[in-house]
Amino acid sequence: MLDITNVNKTFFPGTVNERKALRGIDLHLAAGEFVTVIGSNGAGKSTILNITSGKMRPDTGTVSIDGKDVTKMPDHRRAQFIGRVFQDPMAGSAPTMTIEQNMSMALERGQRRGLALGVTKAKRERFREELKSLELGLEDRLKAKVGLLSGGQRQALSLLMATFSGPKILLLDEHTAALDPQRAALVSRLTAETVDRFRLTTLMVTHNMEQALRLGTRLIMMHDGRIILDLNQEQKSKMTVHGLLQEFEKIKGAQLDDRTMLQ
Ligand SMILES: Nc1ncnc2c1ncn2[C@@H]1O[C@H](COP(=O)(O)OP(=O)(O)OP(=O)(O)O)[C@@H](O)[C@H]1O
Repeated sequence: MLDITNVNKTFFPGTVNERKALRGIDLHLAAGEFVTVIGSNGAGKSTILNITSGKMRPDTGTVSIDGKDVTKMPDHRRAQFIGRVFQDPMAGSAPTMTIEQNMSMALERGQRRGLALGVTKAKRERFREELKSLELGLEDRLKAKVGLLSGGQRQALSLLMATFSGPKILLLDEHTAALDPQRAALVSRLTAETVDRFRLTTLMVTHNMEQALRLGTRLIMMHDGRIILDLNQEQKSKMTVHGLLQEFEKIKGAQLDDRTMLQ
């Protein structure tokens, strides 16, 4: 369903600042697969999401969605198949606009018909129903400015709005990291429900290993631009946080040994 094939990405090539962000990444997700992505800082996790969404182009390799090569398709056109939620609760919604205006805009996303701020009665009913599923009481606050909501409420709203264009793929970039534990748990629960409800093929980056083990159907670990561990559902269900740390040390250690041998 989502096929990332032999993708390489280097920033500032040939300069002292050269950074190899992705090194020959092959990642294939079946429809409905929910992959959690963990790894060290600078491992390339966000770059994979950026290349999938079309925000960045790979230097080599391809991205295909449902068998269609989208490598050169710009992000605004890919937005019709891809929903994305960022770490910053402020990033996914416009604070000075109301909840219903934000939702209306999200509904038009990917359709290139310009901003549609007009909210019809039918739309408002739909928004109310959708908001009820969040169980945050937002269905009674359609005309409240989004800037007045808490971070958790905004992330829940962003998650809901990310599904409005009927995407096939959901990209989550540490979307619970800026929330307190209680709100992070709420948004985690809503994430699992949303992925199930819309059968979304999902990539979720997180620094929380416990969350990465609990959510999703598969787990990948990245380091230095490579996927160094890929666990299926069964392997993931038997894995622990301690086990993940041990795997990381083992693989990292092996890489360092390789390098030592080359010197
Ligand atoms: N737009 C950019 N310009 C230059 N370098 C970049 C850019 N985006 C990422 N990089 C570099 O590419 C490498 C991978 O970055 P990326 O953000 O994908 O890592 P990450 O695994 O998401 O890290 P973190 O967990 O710290 O967010 C890093 O060395 C980073 O500095």
